[in-house]
Amino acid sequence: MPSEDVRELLLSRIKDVPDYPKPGVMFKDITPLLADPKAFAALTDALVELAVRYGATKIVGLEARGFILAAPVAVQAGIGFVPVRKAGKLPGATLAQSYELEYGTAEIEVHAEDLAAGDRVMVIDDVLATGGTAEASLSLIRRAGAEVAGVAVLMELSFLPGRLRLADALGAAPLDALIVV
Ligand SMILES: O=P(O)(O)OC[C@H]1O[C@H](OP(=O)(O)OP(=O)(O)O)[C@H](O)[C@@H]1O
Ligand SMILES: Nc1ncnc2[nH]cnc12
Repeated sequence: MPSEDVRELLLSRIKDVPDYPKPGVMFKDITPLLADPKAFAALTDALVELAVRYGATKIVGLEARGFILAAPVAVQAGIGFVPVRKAGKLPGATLAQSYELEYGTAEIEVHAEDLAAGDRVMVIDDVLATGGTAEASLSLIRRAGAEVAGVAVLMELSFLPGRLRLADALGAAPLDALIVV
């Protein structure tokens, strides 16, 4: 896990935006972190360290902010990147998984041929909130026949039950949050 100094650097580059995208939500804006090359590199290094610890052979990034974080990790770790996209964006044969949001439902997809038995998959996203998106991604990975090596997020919102919601789907796989608020 990153040092206290690195965690403080990362936290200092995440901006709280009240009442976005709707009243009552405190939005965690990571764009200042992405704009700071030292912070972005430190974040990438911390996630690569986890990828090595997990023994990951594939990196899954969750659209859209997860893509930004996951892609440099895949390159630096020297393993493949697989996008999990919101429904309707992938041209090939897909596996789809719908999931509950706070209000209503959503659906994500992965190209079926991108994951297979023998793959150990690390999931990367920026924020773990209710856990719905991450939970659905774990279903896709397992349905593709691959193994979940671990889930890593930049920030876990501990006032929401994401970790609890993910517990069953994780099984023995770890969930690591670089920052918990
Ligand atoms: O734990 P959950 O309640 O599922 O929420 C977390 C998800 O919500 C955000 O994505 P969003 O769907 O807003 O999409 P974006 O990355 O395209 O902005 C965030 O990037 C996570 O993927
Ligand atoms: N509060 C929040 N900030 C940023 N991304 C989120 N995704 C879900 N909840 C979020």
